[in-house]
Amino acid sequence: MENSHVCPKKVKDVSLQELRDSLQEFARARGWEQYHSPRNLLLALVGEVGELSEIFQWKGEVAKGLPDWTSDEKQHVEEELSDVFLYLLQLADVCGVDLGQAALTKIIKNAQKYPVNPATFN
Ligand SMILES: Nc1ccn([C@H]2C[C@H](O)[C@@H](COP(=O)(O)OP(=O)(O)OP(=O)(O)O)O2)c(=O)n1
Repeated sequence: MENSHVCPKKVKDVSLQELRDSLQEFARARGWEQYHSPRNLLLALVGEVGELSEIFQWKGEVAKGLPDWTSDEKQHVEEELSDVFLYLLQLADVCGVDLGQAALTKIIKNAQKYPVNPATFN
């Protein structure tokens, strides 16, 4: 049975696998798997990136942590970031990519490509 209406306030160490399972159950329960093709999910992802961008649009530079934003604005950011993340996770899934492993591998590759320059901190 689906339990997506249960919204715990704070869950420690949410795993990507848990999120993927919830997303699969969400789509399955609604018969929406047929719509979740790679192309559709990519377009949905880009749409949500646009919605996230709209929140920042015309605000000028914004301080880290968004200290001057209202709680409504912060909640909006939280929701749009989540939409982006959840569509990205689903897109990776239908592309057969394990996003956690792929991201870890990419971080290692990035570190090899951009070695630390000790002089930077002297
Ligand atoms: N076919 C769908 C439709 C929605 N969702 C999920 C993923 C997103 O987390 C969220 C997106 O829902 P909406 O399209 O309603 O977008 P918003 O929540 O941003 O609403 P709005 O565009 O009205 O601000 O729902 C999904 O997985 N598959």
